[in-house]
Amino acid sequence: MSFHILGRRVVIIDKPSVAEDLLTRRALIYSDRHFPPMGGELMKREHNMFYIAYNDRFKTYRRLLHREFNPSAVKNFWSTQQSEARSLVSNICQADSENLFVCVQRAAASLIMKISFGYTIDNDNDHFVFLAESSLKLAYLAGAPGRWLVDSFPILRFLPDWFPGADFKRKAKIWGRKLDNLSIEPHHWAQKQMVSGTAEPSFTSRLLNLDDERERSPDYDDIVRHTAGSLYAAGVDTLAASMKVFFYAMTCNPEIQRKAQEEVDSVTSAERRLPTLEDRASMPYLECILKEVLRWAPPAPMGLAHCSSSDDVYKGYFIPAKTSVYANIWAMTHDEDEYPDPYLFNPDRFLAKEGERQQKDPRGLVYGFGRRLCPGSHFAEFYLFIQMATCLAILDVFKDVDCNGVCIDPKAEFSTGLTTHMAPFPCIVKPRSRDSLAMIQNDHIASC
Ligand code: HEM
Repeated sequence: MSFHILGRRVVIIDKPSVAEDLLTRRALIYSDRHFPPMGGELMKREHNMFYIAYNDRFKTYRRLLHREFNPSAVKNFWSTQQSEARSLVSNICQADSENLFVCVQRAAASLIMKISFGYTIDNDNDHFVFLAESSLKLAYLAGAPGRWLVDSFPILRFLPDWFPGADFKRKAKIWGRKLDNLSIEPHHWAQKQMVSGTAEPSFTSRLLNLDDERERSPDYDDIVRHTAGSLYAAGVDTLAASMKVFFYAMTCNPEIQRKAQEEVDSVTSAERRLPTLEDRASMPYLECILKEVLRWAPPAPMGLAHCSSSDDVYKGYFIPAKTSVYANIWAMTHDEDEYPDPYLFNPDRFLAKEGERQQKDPRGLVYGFGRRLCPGSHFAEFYLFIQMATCLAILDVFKDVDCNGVCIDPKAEFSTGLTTHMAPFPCIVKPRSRDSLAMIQNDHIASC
């Protein structure tokens, strides 16, 4: 599908094969990002991870991300991911069920702050979380499609700042500086910890200590700051969104929850211990739940638009330079031909059954395509896996009941935006038994 909107040509791809053809096989053409006048150019955000063009600086960003998040490097994060999963469950046990989503969101923020800067957040009103959330709000406001006339009529960006009606230019200048300052603070904090010898190992500290001449350009420090700064924006909402869907799916499907708990127990209960990431290979059903969570409600349903850097022709269609190309991930993961009964949450669809066609692993879709493919996918999966396993080991989730004792069927309602979040829904979350509560409490005491 192709159309013109706000002065831009937009192409939306619904088929994985077309996404592979354009975004992967022709990656040299389709790896830029759209750079809007307001949120990009006027705010001087050409170095931001989500706006940067496919250039040498971008390749350095990706090299650094790959160094930290490749399939074997992510094992360095396992112990942090495990202890954060246990903190999440411990926090859920202490909170009311209505605050389940607050705990889930905070757990994702806590982990990303720790791995990005070696920083431990305060449970309430954390300063760096506040800075990061303020940056996101400002960036969304500046980048909101259709909000700024200058995005539809880019010629307006040449108006002098003092010109009546040009207050967007003054705003852009102030906001651009503000966003820059917001990302400098945690970076400086991590540098200070390194100087004082108290830094916890993190993405920033490891890369600033890197002894690799190839990476040491004069603006290396700034490159590390931009790369680390992208992790919060890209990681927190996507991880939290998936965990919210997991809780919803467990609430609505008690038989799936029970089957998954049996699997987790079969691996851990003889040793009376909590799950670890080493257990992942022994929990194939939980792996199917992970795939189904990502398929049923992909956290970034339209991905992030790629932008073409030159004219192209595909199957007879002319695609001019500067076309925004979206992969409609949601349509791909709900394609009835590939996933029969696509709206049903059914992890069993991924179990190999004799005589039946194996359904495609949705992880080949939900992280995007080509050279802008999500660099955090392996990290994300270990995170989701250990959170789900630890929750299943310790907690039961049920439907809530109304004042007449009748079960409330929760509705699946989602926000719109780059990342879609499930709206809070009524449910009850409780420790499975006194033993399981004691296990998580003891673990918490031991880790303090
Ligand atoms: C379930 C979790 C996640 C999902 C579904 C997801 C999905 C995506 C998608 C669809 C894109 C756009 C890809 C494209 O343009 O084709 C993306 C980009 C990105 N993701 Fe993720 N993501 C997740 C978690 C994470 C995490 C945990 C991190 C970091 C720790 C991360 C870091 C990034 C970055 C830095 C980009 C921008 C890449 C670029 O522009 O080159 N993501 N992600």
